[in-house]
Amino acid sequence: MTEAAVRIRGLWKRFGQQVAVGGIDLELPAGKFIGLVGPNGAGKTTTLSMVTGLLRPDEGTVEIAGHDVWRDPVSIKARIGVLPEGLRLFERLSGRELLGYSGRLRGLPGDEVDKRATQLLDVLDLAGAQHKLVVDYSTGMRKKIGLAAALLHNPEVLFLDEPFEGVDPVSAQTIRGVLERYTASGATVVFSSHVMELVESLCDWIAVMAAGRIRAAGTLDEVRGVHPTLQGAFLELVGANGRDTGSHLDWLGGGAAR
Ligand SMILES: Nc1ncnc2c1ncn2[C@@H]1O[C@H](COP(=O)(O)OP(=O)(O)OP(=O)(O)O)[C@@H](O)[C@H]1O
Repeated sequence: MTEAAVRIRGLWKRFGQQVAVGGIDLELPAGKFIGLVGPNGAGKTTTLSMVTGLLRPDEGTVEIAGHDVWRDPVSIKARIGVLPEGLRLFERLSGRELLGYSGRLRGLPGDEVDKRATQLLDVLDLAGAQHKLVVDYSTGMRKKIGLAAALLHNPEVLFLDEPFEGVDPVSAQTIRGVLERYTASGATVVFSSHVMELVESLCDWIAVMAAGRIRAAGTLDEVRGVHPTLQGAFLELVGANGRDTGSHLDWLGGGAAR
C-alpha cells in the first residue's frame, strides 16, 4: 500500500445554492503523477483551492504529508508548490526578480535562489526574457515563470491547475521532462486538465470529477477499465456519451448568410 501524499475527507463547498464540491473523500498516493480531470464546472479548481489552503472548505479536512492544511498552514506552505488557475503574479517585476522574491519569501539563502533561478530560467527557455517585466510576458511564458516559482523551494507536492494551457509544444515537452524527473525522485504532482491524451500519456493515477463528486479514482488501467482510451472512459463516467453534438444547428455552415 503506497503512502498518501494528500488525504481528503468529507470535503464540501457551496456558493449560495450551487454545490461546487459535494463531499469528496480521496487519498492521493505519494510519488505519483496524478491527473484530476472533469468537465467544465466539475469542481476541480474549487477542490484544488481548498486542498492548497487558498479557499476555506465549508466542511471536511485535508492533510498533506500528515499535516492538516487548515490547522497547520505554515508547515503546509513550506511543503507544497502551487500554480493556481488565473495566476496572479507581481506584474512589475522581471521574471528573474519574481523568482528572487519567491525564493527569499521561502527563506532560501540568496546565492541558492540565484543558482536555482538561473537553472530554472535556462531549462524553461526563459533566460532571454528574464529581465522583461512579467506584465509583458505571453500566456505560455506566464505559466512557465509561475511553474518555476512553484518549484524553486523543491516542494514535496506540486499542485498545477491547467499547467499546459497556452504553452507551445516545445515548452510542453520541457515542462513534462522537468515534472517527470521531479516525480521520479519521490515527489508528487497533482494537476488538472481537460486534455485526455495528455493525462493518459503523463499520469500514473487519475481522479475523475463531475458535478462536485469523484466518479472514479485509481491507476490509469483501473480508470480506463474496458475502454481502450481514457477519453472513452471519461465520457461514460461523466455521462456525456450519446450527447447531442449540435445536430440541430442546421443553419451553421456553408458560409451563406441567411
Ligand atoms: N467564487 C464562486 N462563486 C460562485 N460560484 C462559483 C465560484 N467558484 C466556482 N463556482 C461554481 O462552482 C462550480 C465548480 O467550479 P470550478 O471552477 O471548481 O470547476 P472546474 O472543474 O475547475 O471547471 P473548469 O474546468 O471549467 O475550469 C461551477 O458551477 C462554478 O460556477
